[in-house]
Amino acid sequence: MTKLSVNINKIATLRNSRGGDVPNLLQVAKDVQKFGAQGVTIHPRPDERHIRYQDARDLVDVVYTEYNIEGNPMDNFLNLVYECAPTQVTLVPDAVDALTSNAGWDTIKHKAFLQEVIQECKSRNIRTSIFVDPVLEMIEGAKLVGADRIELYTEHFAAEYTKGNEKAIIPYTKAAELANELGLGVNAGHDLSLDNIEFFKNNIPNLLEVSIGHALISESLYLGLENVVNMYIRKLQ
Ligand SMILES: CC(=O)[C@@H](O)[C@H](O)COP(=O)(O)O
Ligand SMILES: NCC(=O)COP(=O)(O)O
Repeated sequence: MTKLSVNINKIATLRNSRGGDVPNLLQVAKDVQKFGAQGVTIHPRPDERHIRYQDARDLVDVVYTEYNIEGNPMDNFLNLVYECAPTQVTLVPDAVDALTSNAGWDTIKHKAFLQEVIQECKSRNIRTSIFVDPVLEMIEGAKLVGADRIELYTEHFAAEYTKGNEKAIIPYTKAAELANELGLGVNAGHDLSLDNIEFFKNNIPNLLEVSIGHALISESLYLGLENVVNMYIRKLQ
């Protein structure tokens, strides 16, 4: 079984568009877990355009499944992670002004930095995952820096699958096989959807967790949040 972690960034985007508290982020976090999601993911960005740092703190008492905080390990972000002590931190190398995450780590170039951050997170019992493209050298690098898991950056797969190119899965399968051999857990995320999730899951050995936000919230506009969470869970069995 692969765990579904619902990324609630888009709920915060909607809330912030009117400056009030509708929809209520904490209520949505409670509800997705009640509907069956096995985790909640947030990705606070430096400009707090969706998730605010205070949201991350408020969620600590609300998330009773796996709490996953994603972001670029700059000082402010790391201090927030240490304060919240989530189940997992996913390190993502996105630029301050990035529209969304757009690349995985170069785990070789940033080896020393990643090693230091991961060691500190581990000493606080926070599981570490590194966002990577499906490139074998980067997976080996993730092992060398001491990460517990990798998160495969799935945007390219999703875009190609939409065009009918099923072969785009091959590097992801190979990356997951190598991660399994090295003893690294495998997560995945970015642009996963009801259309592509089953094919992705079926081709990735030992896929432990997917974090899904943009498509899941969009699909919920038509199908309802409870229904959509359950549709994903069925496809991830
Ligand atoms: C790390 C990742 O894959 C991203 O999908 C991210 O968590 C989404 O962030 P935004 O909601 O800011 O696009
Ligand atoms: N780590 C990926 C994530 O949390 C959600 O990405 P997306 O589904 O919003 O593209």
